[in-house]
Amino acid sequence: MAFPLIRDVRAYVVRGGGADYHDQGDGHWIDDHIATPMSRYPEYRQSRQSFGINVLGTLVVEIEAADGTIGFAVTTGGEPACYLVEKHFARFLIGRSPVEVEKIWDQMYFGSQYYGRKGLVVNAISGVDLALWDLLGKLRQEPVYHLLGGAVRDELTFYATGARPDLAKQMGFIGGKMPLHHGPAEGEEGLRKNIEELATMRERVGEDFWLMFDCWMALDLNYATKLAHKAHEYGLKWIEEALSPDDYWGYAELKKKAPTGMLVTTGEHEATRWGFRMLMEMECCDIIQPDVGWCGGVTELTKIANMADSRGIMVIPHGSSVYSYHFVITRHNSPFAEFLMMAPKADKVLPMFHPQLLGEPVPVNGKLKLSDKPGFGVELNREVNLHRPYVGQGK
Ligand SMILES: C[C@H](O)[C@H](O)[C@@H](O)[C@@H](O)C(=O)O
Ligand SMILES: [Mg+2]
Repeated sequence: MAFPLIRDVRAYVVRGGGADYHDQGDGHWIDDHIATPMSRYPEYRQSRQSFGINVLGTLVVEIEAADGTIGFAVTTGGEPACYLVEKHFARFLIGRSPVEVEKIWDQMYFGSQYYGRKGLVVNAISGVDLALWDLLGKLRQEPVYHLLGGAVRDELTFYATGARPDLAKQMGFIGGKMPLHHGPAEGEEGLRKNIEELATMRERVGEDFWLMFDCWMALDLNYATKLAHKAHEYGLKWIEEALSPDDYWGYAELKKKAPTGMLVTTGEHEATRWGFRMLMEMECCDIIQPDVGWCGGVTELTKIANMADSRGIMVIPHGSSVYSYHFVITRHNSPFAEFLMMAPKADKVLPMFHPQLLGEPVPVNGKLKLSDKPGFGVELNREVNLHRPYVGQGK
């Protein structure tokens, strides 16, 4: 089957809403005194926006084939990622067949390796890769999960990330992951407050509901070990991203020191097969949590997940809405998915990538059946302010 060649690649930046790394209004739970690596500076402790978590904005990539079919994807990276896509990566796509997913990924990664390998550059590569899969699905008139091997179960099951696991339980989720509010700089008092929050939640949700702590890279090994042991008493299911993503040695220690039965999870800020290989070979964690919009896209996530599968490590991708769902539904070692509660008070289910996506599916009663719509099954909302700062044509 011959496919129309790629004739254009466009990269836009959008401000506000989903995918824009927590560019939310005042008082949103996701920006309210969350422990971060910057919490050691009192002036950056109350809000993540104060140190610039939302500085980049959303990246939207569109890839257009010669017959006018457009694939698109949304991730983080904003204007700097637009530059990379338009001025560097577009040259590896224009005039090429959209079926060359593997070769295009390889050329984007190795063509930028001298300045890339992780972070923003791989966010941009991920955006292009996801847009390419969306285009392929639209050209073939099939959902991406068909192209990835087909569903291994009828529906997705979700846990919720947010400040109110008690409400998440009422909404039908299987567990609730709470943000940790106090880091090591807030001393014993902060540690006590963290444990009190967990104890209160445990009381509200009862014994069997999963409770987890998301530590967003804020801790050191000593604090994380203490927290894990104190939290064990309240049945904490997992301790997530306790340390810096570069501290593989710390994670390996934490995994050894964590109480029996408590899982150590990490990976949302890790990238590529090489980064995840390190996490796995160094026995850093029990669950890896790649974000498909940050780790290299679905092409790379497949490689990461195959490695994890052979080692019996679960892959529970971080957030990222439909881009994760189409992957999770195809994998036995991804038995459930994350849903990030974007309502300011975490009291209702809202689409994660609002307002950029139209038709974004959300869980009902903690479950979701994926539709058979082509690509990732969503449309780009053209009413949002799509700003195209660079027009590169791959040159
Ligand atoms: C709530 C957390 O601090 C992060 O904002 C969230 O993106 C994350 O780490 C997660 O696992 O969902
Ligand atoms: Mg996390």
